[in-house]
Amino acid sequence: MKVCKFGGTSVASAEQVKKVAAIVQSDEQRRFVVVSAPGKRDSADIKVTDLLIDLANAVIAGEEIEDKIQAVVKRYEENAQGLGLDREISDIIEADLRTRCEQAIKVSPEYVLDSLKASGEDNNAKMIAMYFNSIGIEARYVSPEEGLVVNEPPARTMALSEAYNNLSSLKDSNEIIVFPGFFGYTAQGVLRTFDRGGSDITGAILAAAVGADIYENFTDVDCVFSANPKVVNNPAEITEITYREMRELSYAGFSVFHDEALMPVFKLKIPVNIKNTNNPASPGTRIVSESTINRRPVTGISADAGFSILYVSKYLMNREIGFGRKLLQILEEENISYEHTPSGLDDISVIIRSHQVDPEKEQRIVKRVYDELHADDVHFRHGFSMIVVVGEGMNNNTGLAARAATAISRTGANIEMINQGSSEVSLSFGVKQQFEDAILKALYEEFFQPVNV
Ligand SMILES: Nc1ncnc2c1ncn2[C@@H]1O[C@H](COP(=O)(O)OP(=O)(O)O)[C@@H](O)[C@H]1O
Ligand SMILES: N[C@@H](CC(=O)OP(=O)(O)O)C(=O)O
Repeated sequence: MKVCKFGGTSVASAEQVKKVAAIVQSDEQRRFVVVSAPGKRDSADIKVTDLLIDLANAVIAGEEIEDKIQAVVKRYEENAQGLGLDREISDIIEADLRTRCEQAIKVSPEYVLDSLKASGEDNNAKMIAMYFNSIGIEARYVSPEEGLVVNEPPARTMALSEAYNNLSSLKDSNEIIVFPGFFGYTAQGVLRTFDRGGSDITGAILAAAVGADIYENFTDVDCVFSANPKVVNNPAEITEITYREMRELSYAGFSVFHDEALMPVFKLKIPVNIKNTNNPASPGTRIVSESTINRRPVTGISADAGFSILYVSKYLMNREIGFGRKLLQILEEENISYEHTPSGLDDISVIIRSHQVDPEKEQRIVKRVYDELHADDVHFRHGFSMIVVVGEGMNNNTGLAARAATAISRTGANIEMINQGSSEVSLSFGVKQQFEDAILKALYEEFFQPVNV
């Protein structure tokens, strides 16, 4: 039994949805289809999710929304027409959007965003189920309301354990289940969306709930590449990668698969297969618990921008019991999660995602650290990227850190932070954002195209 998730690019147009249907029809094990909202048809296009966010912001600001509603409806209308569906479906979608705009604003601005964002996948799943039935694939749309229970705000949106129990009965369905990605409902029945790219998470939850043999994640590339193909020319293909490696790489920039989507399948050791909707015959990349093939020490190199550093120094910090805890507690009270905490004897840096702070919050944190921890120097620095070198083979390979640092130095960039996780499956470097691409290329050359090999 296979659960298949089709990303935004795979359902962006009628032509793409027809490919999805052919993929489902070609293998009777493909019983579950999780879909995203229509994505980009070409590089200049706008994802439906982004059109919906734009619409939601206009609703919240009390601005004119007519053009924005029409922009969304047009995307579905074109797809419905190309799939030979009755025009009525786009009228239903338009009515649904108007209802969401009117009702959600009575609840809260956050709910307007959640409700409209979720409509992208919800309406698409309904339309795709309708199309499947029109061509003889017996299919049924299932709403996440039927069991995908997530936690209450302000906690991060995560599926609760009962979600798996609730959804497990779907495995007995005789029809193909078409399930919208990207959102669930709290126990109180309130809709909540996942992070961007979160339809991957829905697919993983469903795969775990029904005990799938494999979770197929269909996208627009043949496989996961060892570096972002938009930056590195023709990067090496990864045929097999472990959950741990993929987790590290998706954390920082491998946008092809959401890092949170590994958790549900990892626990049950359900393999993930990343495949291309435009080339389904290609074997793709398998994400597995244990690697079965011998590979080079480095499997992939990723890079992600948008990090800030909170720098704190205090003479004799190393002797002060509880200093680190108190510092992290201040961040916890400000609702900030941290990524790394490299430290010296008298100083510590806390690396965070920049979107979590604004100037006001920043000032408050700096003041609190001075007042409560009596630090000598406290300041934020912004505009950093994290570069992560990942490979299961790294822990018994000497000199890798030196090679990476030398390659980075060739770009003229200063390394602001180095962190090697205790599992030794990854090595992270904090660098100024403007060097990100050059460093990625330099590291790729170092580990994948060594001159003397
Ligand atoms: N290392 C990588 N390997 C493959 N694709 C990558 C990598 N890093 C970034 N990407 C990008 O991820 C994209 C696929 O993810 P996404 O845009 O979320 O697709 P989907 O619409 O299928 O969800 C690819 O088109 C590619 O540009
Ligand atoms: N549509 C949502 C969720 C998602 O997973 O999309 P995609 O499969 O296109 O990455 C987004 O754009 O974030």
